Amino acid sequence: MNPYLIAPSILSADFARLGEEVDNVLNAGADVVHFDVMDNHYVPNLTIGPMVCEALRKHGVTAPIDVHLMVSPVDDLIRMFIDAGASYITFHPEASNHIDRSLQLIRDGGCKAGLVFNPATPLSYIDHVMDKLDMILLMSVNPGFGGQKFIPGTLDKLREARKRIDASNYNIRLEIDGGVKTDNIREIAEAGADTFVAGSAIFNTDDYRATIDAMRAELEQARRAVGQ
Ligand SMILES: O=C(CO)[C@@H](O)[C@H](O)COP(=O)(O)O
Ligand SMILES: [Fe+2]
Repeated sequence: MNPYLIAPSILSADFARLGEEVDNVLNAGADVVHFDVMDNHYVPNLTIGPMVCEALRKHGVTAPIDVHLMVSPVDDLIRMFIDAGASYITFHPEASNHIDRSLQLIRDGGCKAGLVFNPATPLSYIDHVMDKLDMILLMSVNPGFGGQKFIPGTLDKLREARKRIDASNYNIRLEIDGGVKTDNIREIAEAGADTFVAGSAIFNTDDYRATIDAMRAELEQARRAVGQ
C-alpha cells in the first residue's frame, strides 16, 4: 500500500476548465482532490462552494474530494458539502462554536472529519476529540492564498502531531498544506506527514505527471528513511 497521498489543490487550477484540470491531474497520478473553500470573512479571499463540488461529481470525478473549509461559522457549509459529495471535510477549530458537534456532524453525514491548524494555532485543540478525527491538517502557510512559502517551524509541529497520532489508537491521516514542492516534500514526509497538498507546485507546471512522479520519487526516499 502506498502510505503517502498527493492532493493537488485546485485553487491553482484554471477555473475556466476545472473539470478537465481535475481529470488531468488525477490521470497524472494524483490521489485526492484538495478543494479550498474561502468565505472572505474567515480569510481575506473568496473561492468556490458546494455547487462546484457537486458539479465535479456530476462530471464523473470519483476520487476522494478533500474539502478544506476556511469559513466561519462552519456547520451550514458542512451540511451542504455532505450533500455535494465531499469525502473529507476539515475546518479550523477556532471558526466553530462547537468543535465536537461540528466533527460529529461530518461523520454523521458519512464523511471523514478533520481539524485544520494555522501556523500559530495550538495543537491542543485535538486533546478531547481524538476519537472523532480522521485527519489532522497542518497549515504551513497562513490560509487564504496559494503560492506562498513554506514556514519551516511547521516541521516541529508535524513531529509533535505525528507523535500524538502514533501514541493514540486511532487511524488519523496527517496532512500538510502550503508551500509543498518537489524540493521540500521529502523533509516534510520525514517529519511525519502522510498526505501532501500541493497547488502551485503542480498546476503551475506544464507536465503534471512529471511533477507528481518527481514528488513520488522523493516520497519513496522518505519512506525508506523512516522505514514505513
Ligand atoms: O489552503 C490553502 C491556502 O489557504 C492551500 O490549499 C493552498 O491552495 C496551497 O497552495 P500552494 O501553497 O501549494 O500553492
Ligand atoms: Fe487548503
